[in-house]
Amino acid sequence: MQYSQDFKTAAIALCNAGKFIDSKGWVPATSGNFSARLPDGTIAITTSGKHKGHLQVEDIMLIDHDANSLDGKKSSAETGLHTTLYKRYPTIQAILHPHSINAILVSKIFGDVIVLENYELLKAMHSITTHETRITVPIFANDQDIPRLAHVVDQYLDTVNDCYGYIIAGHGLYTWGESILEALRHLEALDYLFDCELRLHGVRKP
Ligand SMILES: CSCCC(=O)C(=O)COP(=O)(O)O
Ligand SMILES: [Zn+2]
Repeated sequence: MQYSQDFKTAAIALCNAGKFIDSKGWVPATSGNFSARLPDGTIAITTSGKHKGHLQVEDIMLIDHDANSLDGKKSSAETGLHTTLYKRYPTIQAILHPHSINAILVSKIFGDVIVLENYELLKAMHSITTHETRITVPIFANDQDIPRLAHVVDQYLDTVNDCYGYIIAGHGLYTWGESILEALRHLEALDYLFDCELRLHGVRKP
């Protein structure tokens, strides 16, 4: 398979994102998956079962927008969650899925959503310009049936305007952005804000 320069650039950026995310402890064992949409609409995505902190360019593969492998490699078990988001949001170019402890804890103590409001760091989210903002991060039940889970997420997203990420209960966070860097910014900000809420609710020492 002859990969394009766009693919190679995205693959290196995803490997570097993995190193950073792993340095935060957000992708233990072989958890998590990452992707980036290329200018031609194909998607660079992590192959299944690799440690996402130790990714090599060979661990990134190419799929089409319907999740078909274009290079014979086996994509993430959760590829359908990525392709569903790319179809919904034409402007997003990257999706990150870590298994961060704070996302897991949030799903254990909050109900169907966690609401984040009046935090300066909300301005790290795309197009938010003031702390006087309220964002809702939905929490979905985990499901081993990824097409069914993707459908549940998609139905929810039909009902809201702005969404920056969602939590799968006991599993992890999905967040996205208009670039890998923006998705990383969203991930770091959401994790920080989850941490604030967990401390407020006595889960962590302030
Ligand atoms: C060992 S974690 C279980 C699978 C998972 O939730 C995940 O994020 C990693 O799966 P992948 O197929 O993308 O490696
Ligand atoms: Zn996962």
